[in-house]
Amino acid sequence: MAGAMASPELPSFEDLDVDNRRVLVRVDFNVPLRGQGDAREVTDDTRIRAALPTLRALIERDARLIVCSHLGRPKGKVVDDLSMGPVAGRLSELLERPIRLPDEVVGDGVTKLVNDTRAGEIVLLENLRFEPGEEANDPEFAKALAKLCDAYVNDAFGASHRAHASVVGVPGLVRAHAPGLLMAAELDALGRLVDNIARPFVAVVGGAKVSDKLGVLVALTERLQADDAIVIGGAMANTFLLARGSVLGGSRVERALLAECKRVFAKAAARDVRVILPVDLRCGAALDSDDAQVVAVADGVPDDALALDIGPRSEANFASVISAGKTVFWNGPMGVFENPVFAAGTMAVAAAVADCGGYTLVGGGDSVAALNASGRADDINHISTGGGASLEFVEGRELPGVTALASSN
Ligand SMILES: Nc1ncnc2c1ncn2[C@@H]1O[C@H](COP(=O)(O)OP(=O)(O)OP(=O)(O)O)[C@@H](O)[C@H]1O
Ligand SMILES: O=C(O)[C@H](O)COP(=O)(O)O
Repeated sequence: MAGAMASPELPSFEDLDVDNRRVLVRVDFNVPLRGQGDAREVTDDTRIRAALPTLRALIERDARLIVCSHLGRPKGKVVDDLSMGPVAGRLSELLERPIRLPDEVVGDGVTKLVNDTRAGEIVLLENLRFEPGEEANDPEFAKALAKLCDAYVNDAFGASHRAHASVVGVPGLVRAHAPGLLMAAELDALGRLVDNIARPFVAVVGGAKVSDKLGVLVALTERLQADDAIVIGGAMANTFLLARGSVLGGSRVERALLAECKRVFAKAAARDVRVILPVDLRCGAALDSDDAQVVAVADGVPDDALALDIGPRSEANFASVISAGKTVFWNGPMGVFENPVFAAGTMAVAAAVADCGGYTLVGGGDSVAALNASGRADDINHISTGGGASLEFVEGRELPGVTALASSN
């Protein structure tokens, strides 16, 4: 896309000296889970599989591996249901090796465990976001992580838009650092898309992280041209519909963002960019409702109901816009697809993206899980492990995690 940032020159993974050294690998294992307590399981392991080439290469090169990731948003506190236990289990199955999981992120026990780790052995740290210093990019927490290693590899493309301690703090402190193979592959694939964009460009956005992604959407709109389109579903659409004066009942909306939604409408109108919103919604009494009622947006959502998916007329409208796209980027499910009653809109969009003849890119933990569930993943040109990260990349923003690898080299 015109004006997009080029990726900076990065050090090489192959040149990094890892032989018998403690290598801290930041990955994005923020994967969808189901169940509670000991019954928790990973429902989509795409992000874990995507990091395997880097981990296997390091094992072959006799590195002593310390793997770390965030999982969900525990906000600096220990939340048992967000422990890395199920992730360690799945990683161990995939690598066919034992994984050691200490019960904390940093501390004396972790230091001892890491120092006792031999070449080819793997420690997975507890959820980085159990520590308040991670999201605050606290220098002391970054130092504690840096002390655990001799070299640092960032393979967490999906978290590279977060200026957090494990993403930007550690590479500033550990001289021997490099992007992992997944990070390099993502930057290459997305860079090529952004440099040679075929139009019309259709951005399909949904999901629940409205406040995170709305600013990016405003900026993205400024880069679009006449006949490009932004298609909006999921909880994201609720706030846009409210900004247009629709009645949303008990649906998830973010009133503080109404002005921002209006900016998207104004910028899009000024550039002849189409903003496509749902015209009908599937509603229920709760996220786990076992039946859905289709409501026309013009009639409004009843007070005791929540919009949990786009409706059938919206599916058809969205599919028709997507099918005309020469480049289609999709991030964020159209509804609460984890409940089969509210999965139809997301599945319809997955099929439309897969069937469109243009270049297709799908990103995001839940979006890729939904795409996998639809059985159409093989029909997509590039599946990115990054949701917010790929959206920011496509919008042309510099990703702090990538800049940190380049500048502190
Ligand atoms: N109408 C809705 N109301 C409530 N939740 C919704 C609605 N539509 C979608 N969701 C929820 O949004 C979540 C996914 O949104 P999210 O923005 O995290 O997407 P993602 O693909 O994982 O991207 P990222 O990788 O950036 O997190 C799903 O858990 C889904 O249930
Ligand atoms: O799922 C994602 O997009 C990444 O893991 C980042 O997660 P976050 O939005 O909670 O920072």
